[in-house]
Amino acid sequence: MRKIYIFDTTLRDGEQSPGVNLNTKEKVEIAYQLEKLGVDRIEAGFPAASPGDLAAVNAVARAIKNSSVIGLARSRTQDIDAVREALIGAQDPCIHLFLASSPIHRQHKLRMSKEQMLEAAESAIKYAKQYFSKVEFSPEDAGRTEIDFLCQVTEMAIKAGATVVNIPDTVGFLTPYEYGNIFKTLKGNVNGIEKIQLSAHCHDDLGMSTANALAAILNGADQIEGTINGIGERAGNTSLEEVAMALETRQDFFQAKTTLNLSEIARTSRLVSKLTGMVVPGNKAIVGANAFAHESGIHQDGMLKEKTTYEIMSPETIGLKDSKLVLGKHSGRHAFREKLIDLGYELSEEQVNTAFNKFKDLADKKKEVSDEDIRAMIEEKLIDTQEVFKLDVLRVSYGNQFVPSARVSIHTLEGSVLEEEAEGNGSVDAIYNAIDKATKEEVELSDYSIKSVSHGKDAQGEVHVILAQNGITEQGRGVSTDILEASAKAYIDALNRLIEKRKTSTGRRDKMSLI
Ligand SMILES: CC(=O)SCCNC(=O)CCNC(=O)[C@H](O)C(C)(C)COP(=O)(O)OP(=O)(O)OC[C@H]1O[C@@H](n2cnc3c(N)ncnc32)[C@H](O)[C@@H]1OP(=O)(O)O
Ligand SMILES: CC(C)C(=O)C(=O)O
Ligand SMILES: [Mg+2]
Repeated sequence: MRKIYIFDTTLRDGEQSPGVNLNTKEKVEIAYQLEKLGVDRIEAGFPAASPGDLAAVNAVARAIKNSSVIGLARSRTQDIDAVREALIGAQDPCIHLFLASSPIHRQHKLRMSKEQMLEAAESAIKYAKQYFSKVEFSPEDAGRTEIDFLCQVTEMAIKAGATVVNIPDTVGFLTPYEYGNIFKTLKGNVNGIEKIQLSAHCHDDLGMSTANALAAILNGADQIEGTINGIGERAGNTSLEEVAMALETRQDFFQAKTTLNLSEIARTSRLVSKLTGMVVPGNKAIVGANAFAHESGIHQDGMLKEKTTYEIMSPETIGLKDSKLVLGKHSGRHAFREKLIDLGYELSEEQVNTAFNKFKDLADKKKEVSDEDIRAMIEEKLIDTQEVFKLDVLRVSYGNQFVPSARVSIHTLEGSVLEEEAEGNGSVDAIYNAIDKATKEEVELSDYSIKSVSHGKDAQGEVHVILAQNGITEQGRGVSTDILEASAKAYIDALNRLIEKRKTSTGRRDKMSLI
């Protein structure tokens, strides 16, 4: 199987992302992780950019033993000298020179003719070659360069001593078909092309950077340049984890592979995100939080029966523990039952169905239903109490300039409906006064506490109350996404328990069921 070399430029092109600035310590920490990941080449920075970057590249050069360390330079002697200084102490140093070759860049930016561009690049490569055995040359904006001139530039670079010629689609302009064809043309037309490695460097301006890199591989590229999480200038660079996993997953098609330690991908992604401050979108391929998460019932059912129904690669390959089945409003019974088993509940089919209906009601109110939500929902009815009273409707009126009032409608076991309205010192007090009026139970609220069951603004609130009546006390519990409803439910739950306790001499129940 053909090996594809991985050239990581997270610390150079990745650092060119607006807002990202890595200090020496951070660059070395990322470089160590890239070495663990097994990248062949690490472009550590642009030493001529600043004394700080020169020092950072030098620190990386001295720290890294198993990957080649590279510094970027314009085709100017002072930049090359800066890379020479920065790579002192490197085990396997390499310089990366560039000079734009496209008509737009030649005319407007460099103000050079084709001949001047060729001459400047040639003399820079020859100068660098005196100090480095490994020289990579990039005709910047190769993607928009006349193809015959690109062949000429590549041949010049090979003759001058370049060991790698990189073909950057600097502005992410090309389609995979066009980019692949450039490699095919260079392979077929440039003298000495077999002596060097051809490299692909793509940008994601049109969202085609990974597809372009793969097209280059299909047409003979030996090396792929890119960054972790696809960070980089503007829309970013090719995501190396995407290329690596595409080759791994579709070896049958590409007949090529990297030598990366794939199980380090997730860890590397997290570190780069943490130190650059660039958050990985949830739906990002391979490393996004949802890349191995399944929310809909039909998919979850398939996953439970056979993971390959909905996963083309396993999360373990990139160093994650497992796929996630996220419970939400699209989930079905199979996944819900599995979650109950995971959480340690053994329920009958009828109980699962009742719980599932409640879960769907909750899922309509919440984006994601957490384990804590499910526990709270199941355990809300842990003890099988006869529901003498059941809350039907609750309406609360509150304004900071007004006395709060509440209206409740309660169903009784006998089938009647009790409706009452009351005011109170606060909304909860008004609710409890209305319940007292409706049920005609005289109780004392001896404790009230509330806590959040899960996280986020839509978290469920769990209310605990203790009610006392003629020396008997009972507790009640209510859970809802609305804390006033949770308060009402907890109070009525405690009332039902009190009534049941009154009926028995011991006051103890021995019948337990989950819902
Ligand atoms: C596609 C890429 O990602 S290329 C890499 C981009 N990365 C960076 O630019 C980050 C680091 N850059 C820097 O810190 C600064 O731009 C420096 C230190 C390199 C240069 O700064 P300055 O000397 O102030 O020049 P400035 O950046 O304003 O302009 C760039 C100059 O380099 C020239 N230039 C651009 N590319 C090259 C090149 N590959 N080889 C030679 N000269 C070049 C430009 O034509 C311009 O020259 P001019 O001053 O004669 O007009
Ligand atoms: C320096 C070069 C290779 C570059 O980053 C680009 O052209 O995108
Ligand atoms: Mg680039």
